[in-house]
Amino acid sequence: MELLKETIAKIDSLDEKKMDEAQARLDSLTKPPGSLGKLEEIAIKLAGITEDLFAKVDQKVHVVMAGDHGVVEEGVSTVPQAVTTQMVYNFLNEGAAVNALANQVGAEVTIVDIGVASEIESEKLVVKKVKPGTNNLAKGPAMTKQEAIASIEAGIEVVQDLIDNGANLIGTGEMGIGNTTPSSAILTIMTDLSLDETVGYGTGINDEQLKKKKEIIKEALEVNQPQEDDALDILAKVGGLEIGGIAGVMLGATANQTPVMIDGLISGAAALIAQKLEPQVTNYLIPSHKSVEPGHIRMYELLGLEPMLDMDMRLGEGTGAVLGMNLVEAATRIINDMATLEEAEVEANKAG
Ligand SMILES: O=C(O)c1ccc[n+]([C@@H]2O[C@H](COP(=O)([O-])O)[C@@H](O)[C@H]2O)c1
Ligand SMILES: Cc1cc2nc[nH]c2cc1C
Repeated sequence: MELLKETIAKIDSLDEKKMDEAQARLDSLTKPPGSLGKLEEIAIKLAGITEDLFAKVDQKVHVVMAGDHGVVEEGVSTVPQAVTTQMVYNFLNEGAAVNALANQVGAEVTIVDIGVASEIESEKLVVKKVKPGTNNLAKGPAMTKQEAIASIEAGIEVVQDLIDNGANLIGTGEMGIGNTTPSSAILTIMTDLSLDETVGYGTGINDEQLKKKKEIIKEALEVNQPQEDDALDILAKVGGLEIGGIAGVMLGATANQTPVMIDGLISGAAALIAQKLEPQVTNYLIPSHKSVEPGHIRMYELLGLEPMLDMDMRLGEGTGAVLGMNLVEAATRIINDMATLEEAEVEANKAG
């Protein structure tokens, strides 16, 4: 608990002065004020986060947190639990969608085993296993409060190491068969939304399975009685070791004044947990895409953020987050590379 407390204590508000300076610089560039829309908003936000008007995102690192879910035994997913392990090997062999998209934007990929059910042997894997999968949340708590804290602290340690090695933009992603169930459960607990609004098809279940998935979440809430104002209680009761891990990455990045990308439904659920632990965290989060999952846009509303992209994606892994890194880099290029109106005038006068 100490590391979590220390991390939260380090979190500060954005640098408003630097944001005003960024606004003034953007308004002085060779374009009508505000004409680059959300790119300008990102540039201003980056200045506030990093306290640097000319922030760069030239060391992008994407973190994929992998974990398994006891609730899979209820038939809430299309594929068996073993697919989590298979995909971890695929990430390590650079064959997954997130590897392809991360390569395109020049991001390194770090794979973390925070709770995969099997033992995976690889020098490339960061092993922070809290336990080999959560318990079935429909039958009782997914994990203990200590395990929930350990998952968050593992995420804090992972991101601290990356930032100490120079990372200046962090992506968040995950792999965990069954993990849309805890993610939708977290959103349901934190809102008055109906299960029709919070629960979706995940990997592609049919209508009958969707009905079952909603019943399982309803059962989980009745059995566990999570305290809606207590993020650690919510995380422990309905779980997601990778959700805790990502929340830790978000808190740790925030404490280090480093921007961090949100991905889809699961990363969104982690952001809600992090926000409940420390509301300032949302200032450091950069939205990416809107997932097909119905609950995702509701999460953005709770976070006070708007997705930049709507690509009909629902893969996870952080594919939306790495895609969004392209736009963050674009924002830094605007503020770093464009000429001011004054500079352009001088050049024009010289020429003729
Ligand atoms: O990111 C999303 O919005 C998203 C939406 C649907 C599915 N996923 C991915 O699919 C897996 C979870 O789906 P499910 O049906 O097993 O709960 C998990 O590995 C996620 O990465 C991810
Ligand atoms: C193949 C496959 C890849 C994934 N990546 C994230 N979730 C996934 C689920 C499946 C089934």
